[in-house]
This record gives sequence, structure tokens and C-alpha cells, in this order.
Amino acid sequence: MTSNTNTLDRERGILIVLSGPSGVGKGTVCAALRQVAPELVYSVSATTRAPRQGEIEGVNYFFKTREQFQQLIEADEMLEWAQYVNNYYGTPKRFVEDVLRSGKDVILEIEVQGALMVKNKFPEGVFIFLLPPSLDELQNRIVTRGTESDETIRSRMSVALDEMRLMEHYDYAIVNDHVETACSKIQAILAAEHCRRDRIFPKIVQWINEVN
Ligand SMILES: Nc1nc2c(ncn2[C@@H]2O[C@H](COP(=O)(O)OP(=O)(O)O)[C@@H](O)[C@H]2O)c(=O)[nH]1
Ligand SMILES: Nc1ncnc2c1ncn2[C@@H]1O[C@H](COP(=O)(O)OP(=O)(O)O)[C@@H](O)[C@H]1O
Repeated sequence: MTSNTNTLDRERGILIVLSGPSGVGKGTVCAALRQVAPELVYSVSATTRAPRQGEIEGVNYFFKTREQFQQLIEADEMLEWAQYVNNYYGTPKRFVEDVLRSGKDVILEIEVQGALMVKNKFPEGVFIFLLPPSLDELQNRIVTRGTESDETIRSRMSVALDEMRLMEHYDYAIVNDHVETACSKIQAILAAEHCRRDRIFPKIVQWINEVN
């Protein structure tokens, strides 16, 4: 038996897509997830939206002009992209593919149109939808965050309803009532998906055959 044949490694990482309406807490839950699951890789999106106070280029987003964003699409460098409330958002393709090929799991925090594009390309991905405890609480969270104008808040609430109608296309729905609970549920889903996908059985058969 060689050392190459007796490791129970998976060949490719798992692609996780986390969606949910603006203000539901995707960013907050992802930040908590980073603390407890540092092995998970986060895809940084490109956007034409202006940076919010404190946002850092390459950390929160790659901030682009409309022309630059268009060029990325034309050069086929986007895994998916979507227009959301007057701005474009998209996932750089190469980074995600490299991470998956290296055997690590990668998480995309994206809206629903883009998530459905990803589902076409990666049906084996894990699609998780984050829900608010109520619509009032959703609005309250967007308002409390204080990053949006009144008009943008109205647009985001209207998009939120459209997004929730498409929830049935997801594998899992999680209510973000408490950040820690939502985070634990995502970890539990990931752990279960690892068990389901691990290519352990062929390896075990190989071990047994090699011993006999
Ligand atoms: N399709 C797509 N949506 C994205 C991407 N990055 C972010 N989004 C989504 O775009 C929406 C607006 O993002 P943002 O302006 O940062 O607002 P926030 O998520 O409410 O803080 C959210 O639903 C994000 O999840 C991306 O690469 N692709
Ligand atoms: N479980 C929660 N309970 C209460 N407030 C929350 C919870 N999750 C997030 N928030 C708050 O809601 C607001 C929006 O969260 P954010 O992570 O920016 O949402 P998203 O990334 O989905 O737009 C923030 O002020 C955040 O602190």
C-alpha cells in the first residue's frame, strides 16, 4: 500500500452558495462563520456599487466601473453576474475554480439571479437561503445598518419579496434569528454534505483488495 492510496481525501472542494434578501444578515453570518470555520474560503465579488465607509478593495469587493465590469463579462471572466438595484455584481470565475480544484470549500454570498446561474453550471453545489424572522425585522435590520437611502431601502425590500419567491430552488433554508444558531446550522449542513460526498467507499474497497 503506498501513501498515495491510503488517504481519505476528497478530490474537489464543495461550492456553497449563500443567498438571502439584503439586510437579512448574510455578511454578519459569514463573518461569524469565518471565526469558527477558517478553512472555508470566501469568494470576493466584483461590483459597480460605490464602496461603503470602511469597505476595502479586494476584501469586501473588487470595485469596478461599469466599463470595467462589462469587459470582465465579455472576457468570460465571470462565473455569474447580475444586476441588483441599479448596480452589477459578479463572481470572478478563476478564483472559484482554483479553490475547488485545490480541494477546499468555497462560499459565495450572492443574490438569487446569480445563484440560479451558478446552479446551472454547478448543480452539485450546496444552495442555502437565509431568511429573516419576519419582514418587519428585515426592514428594521436594513434601516438600523444605516448604509442605504430611503429610496434604496424601498427598492431592496421590493427585491427581497421577489427573491423569497425563488427560495424553492435552494437546497436549504435557514432563519437568521440568532447569528450563532444560523452559523451552526450552516456548519451542520456542510458537515453532512462532506459525509455524503466523501469518496470513502471506493478507497476502502481498494484497501481491502490490496490486503487480500
Ligand atoms: N449575483 C451576485 N450577487 C452578489 C454578488 N456579490 C454580492 N451580491 C449580492 O448583491 C446584493 C447587494 O449587495 P450589497 O450592495 O453589498 O448589499 P448587502 O448584501 O445588503 O450588504 C446582495 O444580495 C449580495 O448578496 C455577486 O458576485 N454576484
Ligand atoms: N441574527 C441577527 N439578529 C439581529 N441583527 C442582525 C442579525 N444578523 C444580522 N443583523 C444585523 O442586521 C444588519 C444587516 O446585516 P448584514 O450582515 O449587513 O446583512 P446582509 O449582508 O444580508 O445585507 C446589520 O446591522 C447586522 O448587524
